[in-house]
Amino acid sequence: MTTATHEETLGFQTEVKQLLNLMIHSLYSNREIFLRELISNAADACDKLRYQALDNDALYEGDSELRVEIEHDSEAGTVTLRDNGIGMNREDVIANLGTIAKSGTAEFLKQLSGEQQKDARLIGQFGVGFYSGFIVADEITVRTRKAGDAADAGVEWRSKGEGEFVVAEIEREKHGTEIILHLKEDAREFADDYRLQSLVRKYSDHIEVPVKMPRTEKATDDDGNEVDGSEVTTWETVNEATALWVRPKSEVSEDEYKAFYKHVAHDFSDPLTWSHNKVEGNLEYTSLLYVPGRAPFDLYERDGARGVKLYVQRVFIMDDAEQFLPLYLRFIKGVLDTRDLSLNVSRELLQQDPKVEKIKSALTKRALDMLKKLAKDKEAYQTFWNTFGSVLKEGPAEDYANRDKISGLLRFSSTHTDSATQDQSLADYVERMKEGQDKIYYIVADGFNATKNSPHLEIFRKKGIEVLLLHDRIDEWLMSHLTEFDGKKFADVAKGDLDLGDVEDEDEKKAQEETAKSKEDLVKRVKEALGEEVQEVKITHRLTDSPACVVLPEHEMGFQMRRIMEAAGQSLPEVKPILELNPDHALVARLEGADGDGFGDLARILLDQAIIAEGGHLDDPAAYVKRLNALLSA
Ligand SMILES: Nc1ncnc2c1ncn2[C@@H]1O[C@H](COP(=O)(O)OP(=O)(O)OP(=O)(O)O)[C@@H](O)[C@H]1O
Repeated sequence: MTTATHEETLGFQTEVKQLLNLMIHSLYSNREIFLRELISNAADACDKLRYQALDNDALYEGDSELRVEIEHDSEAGTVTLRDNGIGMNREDVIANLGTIAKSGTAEFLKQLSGEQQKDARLIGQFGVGFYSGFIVADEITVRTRKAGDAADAGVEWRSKGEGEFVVAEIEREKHGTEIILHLKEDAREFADDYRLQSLVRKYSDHIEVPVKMPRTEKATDDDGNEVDGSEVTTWETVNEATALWVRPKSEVSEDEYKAFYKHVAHDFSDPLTWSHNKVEGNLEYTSLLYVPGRAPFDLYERDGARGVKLYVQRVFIMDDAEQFLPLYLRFIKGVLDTRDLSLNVSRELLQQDPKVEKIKSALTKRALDMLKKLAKDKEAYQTFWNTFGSVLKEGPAEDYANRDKISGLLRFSSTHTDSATQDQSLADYVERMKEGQDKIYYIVADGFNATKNSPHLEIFRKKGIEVLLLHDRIDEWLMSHLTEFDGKKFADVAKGDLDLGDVEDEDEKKAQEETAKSKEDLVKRVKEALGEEVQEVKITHRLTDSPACVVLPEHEMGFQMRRIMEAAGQSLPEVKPILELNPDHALVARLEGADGDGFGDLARILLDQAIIAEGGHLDDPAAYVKRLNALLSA
């Protein structure tokens, strides 16, 4: 019997309390996952010990056969999980089983609504780990000792999951961790051999560490009767216990791939797709990459977890090895096992090893190919795009070499569908280009409606030329790194001179020139009236319904990007717009006929309206309203 000393009662961090509460209620219908989570932790602990023992064999303390054991006692209503992995000391226990160290936890908890289904989904995305034990247990006891520490450095942790836990020092002969779940009355079904075995197979077949359960047999006498007192217990391995990625593809079922994903990615839901490759030759590695079905809560956190689980010759080295994939593929999860790195590689060494760059570039190609394949399934790809599209849009800026591949994977809204759903590829666009059209036209603005209803699109709509409607925050940044696709250049319809290429014939161009000439006087007067407010005034043929619009010179930073940078506190040199007037519009005709203050006010109103239509802000909105009201009541 162990005697506990130095007992200390501590409170859970507030976040843990909230999480426990919500988890117990929202995961009720999925409670068997506790076993997967605890086995997963035990297997990770074994992996960690194996890694640390690489240069210190003594840590095994003579017991190098790593394993997880599961026992139950149906009378007492307990299930016990035991591992001979790395174990924990007092500090570890308090930090790991009393707090949630993940960044963004508080943020995450704010999103929870109290609605069971929705919260279950969110909690799944967060990964509940150890605490999931409390879905089935009303008390949990953990006994553990860190490998290499003295026997009297054992720790016991007990809690009813209600806000407090107790830690105490104990004698513990063996290193590793033992977790005893005291099952709730209505969860006693789990203290059952058959139930536990089938759950282990369902969730943990792919884990390399053997998961063992005891089997007790009695000897029988000559008549076939069991002999009392002859019980012999053997520990049988219940799971397959081979690392999944080592097995040939043809022998791994879809369900096994999915179950493995949940283990590596700490996700509850299925992945969208995966790609499993063995490479021999110059580089030698096996990779198994997954595209998750949903975004982790920390996708946009600077220090959010990303990267693959790294193994060297099947020995686990580290989680979240982010050096093997570019940032714009940070949503990819999976495993990389290679012979090309040494077993004592560290994060620092990874940064210097030229082989890492090579593997990174190979994995990047694999990941992009996997997405290309996924794109054949429109529905699945749309789910992917809606979830991770804006991350992939960082690609062309980050990865110049793969720009073409990434461009093929992008999806946009477009005037072809006039829908906010981003589901049109550049290849689709090019296929629909009009005869004589040599550019891919796009517009960028804040929000879908601002793009869709922009006056700049009027001529394009009239002529039936498709325009991509870009309304994500990152879009202008993206477009500044994309110059062409399939040999066609991109053109921002709100910048520079309008050039529709051969879509316009010579007669049209000539007529436009003549109109511009006949309005030279008007242009001069407007320029004088607006003075410094504009850098130029022009007659345009971009517009059919609106009287005026503002455009920027071709290489100027766009309005949307300016607004983002200004909001981020950057001060930018002021840029004056070019005002373009629609010669066929009644208001422009009225302007032409006006003079004096009336002329000045109307010219100003047209400019202000054009800025508003662009999604911009007026320096003096009250003055605009005053002028407009004066005009309306005249
Ligand atoms: N059997 C174990 N042996 C050693 N350490 C453990 C064991 N179980 C849990 N831990 C420690 O406790 C920490 C917290 O575990 P927990 O399962 O809550 O979260 P996690 O495994 O880090 O992530 P996730 O929530 O995604 O599962 C682990 O990171 C590990 O350091």
